[in-house]
Amino acid sequence: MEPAARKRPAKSALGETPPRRTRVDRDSVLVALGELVRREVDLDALLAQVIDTVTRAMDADRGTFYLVDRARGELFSKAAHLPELREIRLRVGQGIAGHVARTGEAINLSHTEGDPRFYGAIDRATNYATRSMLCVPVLDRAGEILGVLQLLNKKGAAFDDDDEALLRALASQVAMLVESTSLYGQLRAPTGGPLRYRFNGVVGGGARMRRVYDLVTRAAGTDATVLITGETGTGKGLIARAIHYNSPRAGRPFVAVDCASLPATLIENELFGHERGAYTGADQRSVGKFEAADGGTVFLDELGEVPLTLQSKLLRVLQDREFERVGGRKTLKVDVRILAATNRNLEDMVARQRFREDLYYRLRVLSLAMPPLRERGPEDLEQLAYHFLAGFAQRHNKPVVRFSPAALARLHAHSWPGNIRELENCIEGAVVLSAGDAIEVADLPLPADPRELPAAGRKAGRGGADLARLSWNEMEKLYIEAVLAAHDGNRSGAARAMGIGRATLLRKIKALKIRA
Ligand SMILES: Nc1ncnc2c1ncn2[C@@H]1O[C@H](COP(=O)(O)OP(=O)(O)OP(=O)(O)O)[C@@H](O)[C@H]1O
Repeated sequence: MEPAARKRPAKSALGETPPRRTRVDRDSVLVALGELVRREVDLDALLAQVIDTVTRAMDADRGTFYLVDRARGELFSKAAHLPELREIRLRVGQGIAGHVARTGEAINLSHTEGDPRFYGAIDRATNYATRSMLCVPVLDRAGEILGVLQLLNKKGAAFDDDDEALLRALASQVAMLVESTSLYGQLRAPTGGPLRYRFNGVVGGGARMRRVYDLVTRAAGTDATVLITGETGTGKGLIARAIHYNSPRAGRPFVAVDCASLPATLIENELFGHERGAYTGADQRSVGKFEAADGGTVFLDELGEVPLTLQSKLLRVLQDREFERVGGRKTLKVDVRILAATNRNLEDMVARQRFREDLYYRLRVLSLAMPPLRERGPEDLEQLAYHFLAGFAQRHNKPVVRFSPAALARLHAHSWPGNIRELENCIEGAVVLSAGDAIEVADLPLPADPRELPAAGRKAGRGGADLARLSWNEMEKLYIEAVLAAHDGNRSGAARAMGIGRATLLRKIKALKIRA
């Protein structure tokens, strides 16, 4: 059954076993998935990419991810590589995938022909010939069957044990992905309900962010222009994508234009396109972003940077969805939704006549203010820090899984002027430097700021690494002071964040003579 070519590689002349192909694939596929999860905010798009990556990496011809809909006792295809049917539905127990969904056991068939569990109707409906099949369950943390990953027709051979092990590893990645989204809750809800992703990829459940999610949900249902404000790195771009992917335009393009990165003339070109011969060197007609986004959403990032001359043209697009290409006479009309973001105070710019008042009012039909990281509370900070830690540890292949208490305290004490982007970069730097399973203070590439850790500033001089010169008691005192400060002096909250009881914290406060 197994062709000779699929035998394990022989030992090399040096007596070492050369690395097996699947081992290499396995790591690279896992890393690729980690990357995707970090980038994508739309669960459907993400799952489609994941299935594509997995199917190709495993040399299969087709791949499908089924979810189990408990309320109905059915499986339905959620994402597929080269799908022939928009959706496949099976009863739990029906066909190989249905069987896996019922038993939770993987099935690897070199020939589906003649297997009584095989359900031929789908092949007949799609005019496809399934030969080999590998099907593994996707289990959640509690060990419940969430779905099934299925690969068909391995190129040139049958699936082997290594393939099965890899697919199982991938299944647990997919499970984590689904579990981190609201889709999971809906799947588990007894009534089923519409399965729609909401805020996948946006981390943080604190009160400030809940208000943002609420606004995003309301904005997504409309075609209204939204102005997203907030300091740099607060997630304005991410939220713009969340609005688009939750809106009826989700299946159409999302086109982002960074107005700060281009000079005025080029932004105009970028947005509206140009006719052939519009200027020297314009030897081809080019289509602008507004045209490219027809039916979808245009996201104007850093809109505060757009010069006044261009602002009047944007106003026209906002009012009438009309414009001309650079060097063109023909008026074009597009159907786009417009989202804009800025870290400038536009009201102030209006007062100083740097920004058109009429454009400002058109833009802020709905406005959404992203909170700075330092105002999002300690839980959000930790959630984000751990989110980035997990992603970067996987990307850089590091065994690091946690922060030392002192490192966590240092994160809490920092004021994060660059917000989430600064945190993301900081954690990546720390992961790269880390040596064991924990990020230490010395790994954190944060500037020493005497105001942030007053005692450390005085005692340890400059740099996190110098903290190593402190005694254990001094270190513990610094840590407790920082966590208390991050919780505005709330002892119960601080104790919870430190993972100790309130009574223990009170005892330490007394023993270490902490002013609290
Ligand atoms: N809530 C969040 N959860 C996870 N990642 C986040 C979150 N918010 C922001 N990020 C990440 O932080 C980085 C900065 O986010 P983004 O680019 O959306 O910020 P921005 O406010 O648009 O920044 P700028 O104003 O500088 O363009 C991105 O890598 C983004 O993925």
